[in-house]
Amino acid sequence: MPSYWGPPVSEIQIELANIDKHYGAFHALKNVSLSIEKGSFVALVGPSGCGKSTLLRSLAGLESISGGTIKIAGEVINNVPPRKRDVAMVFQSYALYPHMTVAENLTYSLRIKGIKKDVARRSAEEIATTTGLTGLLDRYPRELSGGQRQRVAMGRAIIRNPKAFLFDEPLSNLDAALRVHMRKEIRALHDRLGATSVYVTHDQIEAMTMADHVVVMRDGVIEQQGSPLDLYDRPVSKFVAGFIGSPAMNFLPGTIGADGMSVGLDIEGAPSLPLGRKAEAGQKVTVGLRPEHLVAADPAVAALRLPVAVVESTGSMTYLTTATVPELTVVETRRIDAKAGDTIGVSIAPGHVHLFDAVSEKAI
Ligand SMILES: Nc1ncnc2c1ncn2[C@@H]1O[C@H](COP(=O)(O)OP(=O)(O)OP(=O)(O)O)[C@@H](O)[C@H]1O
Repeated sequence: MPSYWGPPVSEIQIELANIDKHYGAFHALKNVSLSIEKGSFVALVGPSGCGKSTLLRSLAGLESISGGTIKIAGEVINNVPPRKRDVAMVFQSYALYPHMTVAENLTYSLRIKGIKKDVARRSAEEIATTTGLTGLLDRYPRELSGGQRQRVAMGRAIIRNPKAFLFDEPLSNLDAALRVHMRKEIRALHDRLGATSVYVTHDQIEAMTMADHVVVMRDGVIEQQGSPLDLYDRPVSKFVAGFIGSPAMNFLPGTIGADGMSVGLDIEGAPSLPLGRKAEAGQKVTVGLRPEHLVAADPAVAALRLPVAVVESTGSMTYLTTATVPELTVVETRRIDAKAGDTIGVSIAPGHVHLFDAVSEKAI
């Protein structure tokens, strides 16, 4: 229904409700519920084995579910076979037919529907323009680069005009530079087509840079979902805090001070950090500090003086790893004249202290 006041009312394109999946005795998806808005780009991310591919494959119909309901465009599709679900999968392996040309690969789905050859060819030409494959229509997959093959796989999905695009780690086979390029290309295509996309990746940078909405999975459940920066700034648990962000957040043991307004790091000589809010006095916590919130400073005035174990410079950034237990990572955009064995001063940016309960690991 159109909204005449305020922002447009969002429309749910995909709805997963209470999805359970058992592989024999193994419980791979545990009561997972997720709503995906029409036109959004949603990334499912998490470590190996968390269930993200199982969730995507359940949506595509490639995996049967043990319980729950899947709706696409308002229709329950639990018992609809994969080819009738009107979703298009794009795989890491491209899954192109090697004996068919690019044009034949692109138009396969049209030709099995009986669409005439010249009409199909015109569609292939249009898709080639959209996906940057112009001039390559008569080549075979073996005559293409990895990036071009991935574009054919994308084109083959686009030509079907599906209700949703489902991506399963589509860029894993490409080298680092091409991956960075292709993620922009996929996102731009998504925007141009006004598509709804669900994208599985184990790479949190890919998820953060491509998606509007990131779903972090762990052991078959959704640990947290939200916008990329929401997850980065307000992780609900130590797990999400450690998973999102590169280099990863530093974790240190600490204890909330007697006033409840500060936290002491359980490190000799370390100062108390002001919290700017009240916590439970004496509570044992894990303190989370992002590497960019640790700032190299003059050792005479810095909060911490730490021995350096490793210095890595990329030109634009310097990564310092300390010789402490646990080790800390400091990221500097300034050029730093430090080498292994030196002692550096480190200040902690105020207002950027994350706290997690030491036992439950939930954010405080
Ligand atoms: N056919 C199967 N039979 C038994 N267990 C399975 C089967 N497929 C997947 N699993 C198990 O279910 C869990 C989730 O698998 P899934 O492939 O969804 O993980 P994932 O998060 O996509 O991991 P990865 O990034 O490694 O692909 C894993 O522990 C896996 O071993």
